[in-house]
Amino acid sequence: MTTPLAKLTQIPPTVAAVADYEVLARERVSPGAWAYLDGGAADELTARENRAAFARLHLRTRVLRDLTNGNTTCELFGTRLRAPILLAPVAYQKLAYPDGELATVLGASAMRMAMVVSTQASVALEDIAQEAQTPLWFQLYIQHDRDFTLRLVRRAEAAGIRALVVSVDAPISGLRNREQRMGFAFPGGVEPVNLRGLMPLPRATGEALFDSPLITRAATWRDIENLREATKLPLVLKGIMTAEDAERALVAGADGLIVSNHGGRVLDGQPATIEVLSEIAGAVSGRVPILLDGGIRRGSDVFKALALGASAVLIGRAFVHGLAAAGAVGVAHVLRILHAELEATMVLTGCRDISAISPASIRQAGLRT
Ligand SMILES: Cc1cc2nc3c(=O)[nH]c(=O)nc-3n(C[C@H](O)[C@H](O)[C@H](O)COP(=O)(O)O)c2cc1C
Ligand SMILES: CCCCCCC(=O)C(=O)O
Repeated sequence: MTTPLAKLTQIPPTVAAVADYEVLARERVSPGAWAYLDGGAADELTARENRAAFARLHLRTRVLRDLTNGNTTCELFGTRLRAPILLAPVAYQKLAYPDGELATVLGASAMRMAMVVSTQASVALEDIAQEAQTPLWFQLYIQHDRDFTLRLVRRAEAAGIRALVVSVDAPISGLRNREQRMGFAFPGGVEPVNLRGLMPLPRATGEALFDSPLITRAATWRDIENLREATKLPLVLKGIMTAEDAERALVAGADGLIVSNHGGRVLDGQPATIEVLSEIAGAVSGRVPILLDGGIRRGSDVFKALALGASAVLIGRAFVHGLAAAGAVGVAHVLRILHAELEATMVLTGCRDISAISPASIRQAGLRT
């Protein structure tokens, strides 16, 4: 059946699920751009595992409950969200679609879903904020020039950003063999415009990575503590994968954590995010909200993450595929599909609202529940 949105916007009637956008997106971008947008580090084991781990989890249904007045809303850092689904920070979106982040923010606004703008966006933060009719967060990569970094934070505050997401898992780029094999280079016109004016890092003088300015000037916990002092924005650390780092993040003053392995794009060999979520949720014990990303392609994946302790999830490649295939409409449609699937999963498991989703909604392996 064709959905009303599809009728309005010429979405191919064959698009029924987020995975269908992956097929369309691949046809619409160059092979090099596809390697960047879709690829992972090294053998891409972690990127695949993020998805496979969701498939191994099974849902427990509860029937005949009264579900009237149910809803998917949630609250994060004082903002009520229509659903616990945000667009993850994704750099260089003009690679996927000519309008890049401007198309994405239109799609997110149409669905009233929050978007996290990357430090390495290909459109200026202020221009994205100008178009936004939905909550925006800003993802910060701490730069080797800490004064420049602080100016980015001030720009985010001035633009009305609601939370600062500091990505802590990528002091260096991942070794992305797919891109290397394609000889991928960014085309003209696709650049990190928010970093204009940043002096390049001094060149490494020796061979050893450990002695290079990339490492000697890399962020440490001290930077997180300094940021905590420098801004009143909620501070969310992205890239936490262990209970130890979750504890450390709370000591440094984090208001939230994102369990993320960067979609398997940085270090191949990390576990799936959904596999480590329970451990981290156990350590955090409700002190701050935990979000999760990595491998989410279905509303039932969103549900599984909420069941195991996440307050919300972020989607990366899923919306990039919609963007590449159909611009703002594709982004909106991906969000619509995921939202509808989440609602259906909630109804069929007997969960009237987000707070009703719990570990009991998931079948624990080996147990007869
Ligand atoms: C093309 C691309 C660019 C990305 N750029 C950033 C970025 O600039 N900053 C960041 O913190 N994460 C970045 N990420 C990682 C995402 O925020 C997110 O962690 C990941 O995509 C989640 O996995 P998924 O793609 O399976 O949903 C990027 C991911 C992709 C696919
Ligand atoms: C030093 C890391 C830069 C990565 C920038 C973009 C990004 O996060 C990605 O996954 O690609």
